[in-house]
Amino acid sequence: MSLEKTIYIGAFIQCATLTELDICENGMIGVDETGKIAFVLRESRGRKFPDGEGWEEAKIVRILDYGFFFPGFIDTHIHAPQYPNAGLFGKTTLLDWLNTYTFPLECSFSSLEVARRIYNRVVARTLSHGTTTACYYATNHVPATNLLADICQSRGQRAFVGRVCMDRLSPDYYRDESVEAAVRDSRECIEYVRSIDPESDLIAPVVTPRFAPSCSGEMLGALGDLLKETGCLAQTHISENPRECELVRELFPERKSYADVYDTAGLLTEKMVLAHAVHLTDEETVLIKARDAKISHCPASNTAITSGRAKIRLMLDAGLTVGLGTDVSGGHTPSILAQAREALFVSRHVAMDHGHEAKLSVEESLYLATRGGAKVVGLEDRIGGFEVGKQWDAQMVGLTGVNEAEELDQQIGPVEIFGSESWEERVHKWVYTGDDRNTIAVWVGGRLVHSKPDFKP
Ligand SMILES: O=c1[nH]c(=O)c2nc[nH]c2[nH]1
Ligand SMILES: [Zn+2]
Repeated sequence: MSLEKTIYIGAFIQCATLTELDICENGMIGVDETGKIAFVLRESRGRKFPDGEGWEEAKIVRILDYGFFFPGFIDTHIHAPQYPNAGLFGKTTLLDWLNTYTFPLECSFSSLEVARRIYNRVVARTLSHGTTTACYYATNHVPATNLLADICQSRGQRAFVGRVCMDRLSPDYYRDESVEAAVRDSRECIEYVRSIDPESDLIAPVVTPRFAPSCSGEMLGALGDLLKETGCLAQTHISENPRECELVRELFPERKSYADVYDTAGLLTEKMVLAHAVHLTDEETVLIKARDAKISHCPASNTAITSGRAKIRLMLDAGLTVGLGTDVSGGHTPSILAQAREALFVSRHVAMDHGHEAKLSVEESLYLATRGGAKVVGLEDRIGGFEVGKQWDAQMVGLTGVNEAEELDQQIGPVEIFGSESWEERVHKWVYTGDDRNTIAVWVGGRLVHSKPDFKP
């Protein structure tokens, strides 16, 4: 698809490193017809556009007042079919939560009509929160999984779409018939996704064993082979909940650890996204680092279903690659901004027990939400920041017009919560107090994929 050459003018902010923001107050970014960043000027006032390449006629999109452009968020772990259950978990923990809420809902995706309605909703909703890339678990239904890929493509969200595999410890009504059937169906989804996007420009498949308790050793081994054969990304869960870890020890007594179960199956590779990793041992951390497998930190989910507090500082110090995941609907919100906030709070709870160095900074949590996530899904050369040659996957963040209390307006005029801060302070306030009302517009690969009704591009 050819796009209109566009120049984005105003403040842009991105993560320079894990601990530092790069704040450019008056910049200019040119995005070409293919949706790639063609030039970045760090001072736009009084500067001309690059000559001779038609930039004089390019469309201009300006940031107004206190807003800024920020890289799109990357949700490294989200269950698309569980979206209607967001907020439903009561006092359950993982294993009873799965049986009570999750399996019955996922099973209903045998209906394409259910899938169409919910998958359209989840893609639109995550885009509206600034998620430009999502790594989705679907269900074990081939038509519905393929439909999710179609919907991501037509709505313009960058996505990995995985058909879920499980051949045990799931209800009879929602389980793969056999390892052969699971591999056949997974292959069908991989081929379908590759047929609609042969270069994986936007959509790619992801091999998806649900987690070790619901996969036999044969299933894990067969999916390890499929991973090797196809070169896809892979995703699963690891060490989320103490009872689950115990179950893995019971089910795989011959294995040294939970991570070793995946390693033996050929699944613990640089392509693997491991969600949660709350209860890893030191030996597992070393093994995961040696294999260069990646971690999706899902703080809201870990709190909601009482899984535990992941030690992100230790993981970062050990050199693991970490991104953020909403884990809807273990997590209650489709917002990665909310996960950045939750990650900060969880790290403070860890700090209360283990010392203040455990605390993450706002800069670190935003790094996990963008560049960290890009590395987790293997797209760090294409997304996560505003370098020349990267895709324009971006959000326009607005900081005015979000009133603290609408009902006060009539009496004392708008009550703005942003106004006189430094740029760093604005970013901090956005992370701690912001939500989708601040997400004015969202682009993926240069295409406008979401905007507020009054946004005039
Ligand atoms: O948070 C989670 N959500 C799930 O759907 C799931 N399945 C296995 N383990 C899981 N953890
Ligand atoms: Zn999950």
